[in-house]
Amino acid sequence: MNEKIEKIKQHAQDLRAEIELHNYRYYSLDNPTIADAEYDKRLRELQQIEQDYPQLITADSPTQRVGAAPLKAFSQIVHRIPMLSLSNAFEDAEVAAFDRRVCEGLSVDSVEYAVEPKFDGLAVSLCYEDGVFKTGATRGDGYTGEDITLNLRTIKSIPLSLPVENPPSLLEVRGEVLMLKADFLNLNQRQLAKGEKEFANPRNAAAGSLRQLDPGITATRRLTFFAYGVGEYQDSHMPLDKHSHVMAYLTLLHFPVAKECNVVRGFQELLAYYQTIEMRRESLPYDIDGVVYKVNSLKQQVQLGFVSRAPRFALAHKFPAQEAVTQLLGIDVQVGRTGALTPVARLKPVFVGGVTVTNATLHNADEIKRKDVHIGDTVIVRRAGDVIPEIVSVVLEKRSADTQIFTMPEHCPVCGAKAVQHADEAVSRCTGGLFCAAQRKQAILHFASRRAMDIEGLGDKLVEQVVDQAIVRTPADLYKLGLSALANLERMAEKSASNILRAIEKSKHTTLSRFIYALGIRNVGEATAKELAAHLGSLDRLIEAGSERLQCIPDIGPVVAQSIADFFAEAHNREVIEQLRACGVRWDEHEGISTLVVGMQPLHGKTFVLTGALPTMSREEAKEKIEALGGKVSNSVSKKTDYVVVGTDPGSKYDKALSLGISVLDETGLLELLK
Ligand SMILES: NC(=O)c1ccc[n+]([C@@H]2O[C@H](COP(=O)([O-])OP(=O)(O)OC[C@H]3O[C@@H](n4cnc5c(N)ncnc54)[C@H](O)[C@@H]3O)[C@@H](O)[C@H]2O)c1
Ligand SMILES: [Zn+2]
Repeated sequence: MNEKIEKIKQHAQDLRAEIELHNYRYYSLDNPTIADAEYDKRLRELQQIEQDYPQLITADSPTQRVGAAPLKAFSQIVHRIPMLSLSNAFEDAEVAAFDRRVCEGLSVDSVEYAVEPKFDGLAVSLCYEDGVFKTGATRGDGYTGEDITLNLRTIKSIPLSLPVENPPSLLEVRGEVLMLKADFLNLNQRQLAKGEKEFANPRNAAAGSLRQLDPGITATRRLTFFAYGVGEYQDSHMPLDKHSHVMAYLTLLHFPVAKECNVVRGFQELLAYYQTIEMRRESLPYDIDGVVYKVNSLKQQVQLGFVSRAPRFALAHKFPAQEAVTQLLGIDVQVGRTGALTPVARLKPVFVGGVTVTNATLHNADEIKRKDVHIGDTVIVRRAGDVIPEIVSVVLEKRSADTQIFTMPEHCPVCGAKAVQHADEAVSRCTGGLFCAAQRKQAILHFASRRAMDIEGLGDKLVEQVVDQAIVRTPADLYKLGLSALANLERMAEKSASNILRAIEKSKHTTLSRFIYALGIRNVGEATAKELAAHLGSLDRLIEAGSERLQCIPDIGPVVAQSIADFFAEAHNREVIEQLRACGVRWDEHEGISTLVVGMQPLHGKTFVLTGALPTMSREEAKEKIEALGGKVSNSVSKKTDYVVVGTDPGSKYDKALSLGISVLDETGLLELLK
């Protein structure tokens, strides 16, 4: 043998050893350490070598058998008809070649196929004797499986007896045990709550739950079964012509069969089925990793027979791999519209799920810690459907000594403001809300919104344009806008531009609480802004207050107090506020209410109802004034109402007030009370 063959032989041996190790981890331990696609690549490489050099095939090669030997801990069950694997294809051309081989093998022009989803669970065999479920087993190495009868009995969708009068004397049903996506999410939530290990995917969860020595544990996990074929049988009712008829018969016996099963003819229809299922993949309640094509005629199946580890009459057409292994080159930090800092993995480009992936989300610092991700690590990347790719796990065995631990930056990478992580969330946030470029659009939209500065006409599209063209960088720039700059924008006529300028001008006169709310401080909503305005009375007192003083105000807890303090600690935020004041934004300030005398607020505990139009004040203004002094404004009159304020054209509330004998005020009376 020449040197080259020697080398190839050695390589094949190495591949075999590696594949066997992964088989053991995957099938016996339910704990794979490489992505399926990586595994498939190695197996295919070995198959290619053995095809090119048949003299190198060994009897014990993983290409010659399926799965892994059953675990000794279980009793064993011998499959009288072996449970084989399926040949697989990824490319359309491979499917065409399969169809061609089948037609040639049968000497026909076209073939009818039964087509089915390929469940991503684990294969089991269920034996019924005289209609009663007797034994159930895993596939094992295809010849001998593990006896998991008691575990299978806990699965509700597996009939324990067959619902027919003359049950077959022997029937071996084959199918897949899996965990529905929803049940998988539930299980992982429970595992997390108990502080136990989460499962990587529904397949691992199903395998780990089913192959338990204690069936009591299996019973607590929700598993589901789908039938896809029959092994041994002695049964006069069994249809003997087509696979699709066998499936219909199994449905009659109350075995779950996938609704997506169908019958098609020829190569083109196989591809069409593949595409339909691929499109519906995300919305199916269970995970699948492809579709299976089976020659429908049972007679033709027998004619075609088997190769070493798979039938010639069937093919698994797999979806592009959703997981791949690559290297984590670095971690960048991106800032979202709301200031959230998100670590993003920069990856060595890798082909996964049908596209080349170069980035994956890492969510937040806790997640990085939990997954123990270091920069430089070899990682498994997953991309399912249209979801953002994510890092599933680290291949720890491949970690080299020079990997680096990542730490979240203390400053926003976009604007340099301090980044803080509050106790109530996992993410860090930039505190430069008013000037951070990443948050500009969001900040300006919020500033202009109805309950904030109420600038009519300044919507999404417009903000998008003025920010993208750098006409507006901070809310203060809104007040510097000129007619020509606005009128030059897309879809903007001179008339609407001047309307907007008028709305901007009008917004200058506002209230303190609206202005505080408009700043977009994290955790400061409308109610909190009112509270702050009422108690502090001036913006400068708010800026200087500090976290401790703020916490003396009712309803202001440590988290809110801290985000307010963080916001004003940022000099750039204060600068923008100064510019706003310089542009003429103003409000009435007052002495505020000393928090120590809250109980002595003049209107504390008093409830008001407003009805009819007041001569000089809007209802909103009246409400703000009453609330500023500790009063409450309610919508309906009851015995608990203290005052009903009546304007012109009052409604039924006025009558009700009279009938309940509640004090009635007009605007002058109210102003008197507010003095
Ligand atoms: N990551 C790892 O370390 C590792 C190790 C071993 C195997 N694997 C993965 O396991 C798979 C290979 O396993 P395999 O040999 O069981 O082949 P397979 O899963 O590709 O195909 C055969 C199996 O398909 C299942 N199946 C689902 N729907 C079916 C249907 N409608 N009709 C018939 N069968 C259906 C059956 O359980 C059957 O045993 C590959 O995806 C491989 O990547 C991964
Ligand atoms: Zn920032």
